[in-house]
Amino acid sequence: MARAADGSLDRAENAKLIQHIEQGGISTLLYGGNAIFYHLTLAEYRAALEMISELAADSSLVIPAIGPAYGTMLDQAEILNDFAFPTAMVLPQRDIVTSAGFCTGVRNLTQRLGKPVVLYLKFGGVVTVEDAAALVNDGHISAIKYAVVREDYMRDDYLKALTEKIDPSLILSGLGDQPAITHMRHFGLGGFTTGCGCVFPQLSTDLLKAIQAENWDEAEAIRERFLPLENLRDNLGPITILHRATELAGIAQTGPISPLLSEPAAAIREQIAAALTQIQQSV
Ligand SMILES: N[C@@H](CC=O)C(=O)O
Repeated sequence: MARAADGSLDRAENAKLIQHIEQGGISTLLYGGNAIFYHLTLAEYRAALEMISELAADSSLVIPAIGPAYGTMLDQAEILNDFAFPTAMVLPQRDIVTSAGFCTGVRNLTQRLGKPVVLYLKFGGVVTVEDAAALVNDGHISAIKYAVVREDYMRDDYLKALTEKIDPSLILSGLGDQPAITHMRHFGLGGFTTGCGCVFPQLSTDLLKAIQAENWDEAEAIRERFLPLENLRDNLGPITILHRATELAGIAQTGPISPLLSEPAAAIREQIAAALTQIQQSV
């Protein structure tokens, strides 16, 4: 999400970013970690919801995040209820939660919202398979964003167990373009979310189409094109590198990065620019 030099949300620059993503064929806009929703004040939360609901195309599905702290969730739920978003995504938290307690929180939240939420599973086992399945079966979950990092995405017992208890089409690969092929091809997941799609939306759309058409060689070739930027994000911080890459690609002035994150050094910005050039030349 773009901010002006004074740190305020920048409507004009966010409009550019949204239009760029939508013109690349992406019709679901998820405002979570990459948008740095974690660190919004309550006043900013309302302003951000107003802004994204007004700027997104009518045909786009916009999903704002909520949380991760329970108190924050409840305060934000009151604001969210003034808007017509069909769902919200519960941001992940690994510490200070138990599986059963987290599920109680989700149940309380969906009761207040009167709608199901997207469950963002980022850490293996924090929510047990049984608890996740119970939330789904009881109608609290609209989708699951599955984003547990693995050395080898083919070997994932937690995901396998989830897909045995929950319709896999309800689960989306939530780690960008890299594990999307494996998650969709071998675990039957229903789609994928992408950070790099903010910069190269057409490439992500092409990847989704190639996977859906089972054109595996083409999908693999597209996945590899993302690597220069994804490798930087993996090594140096996915959110901050993406925030600056979006600006360096000329899409929108994304502005200062929110504390508690920080600006990549000048030498890193040069690497980001080089990665963008490499991807642009490969397309
Ligand atoms: N975390 C992933 C997917 C985002 O939705 C990424 O940043 O690519």
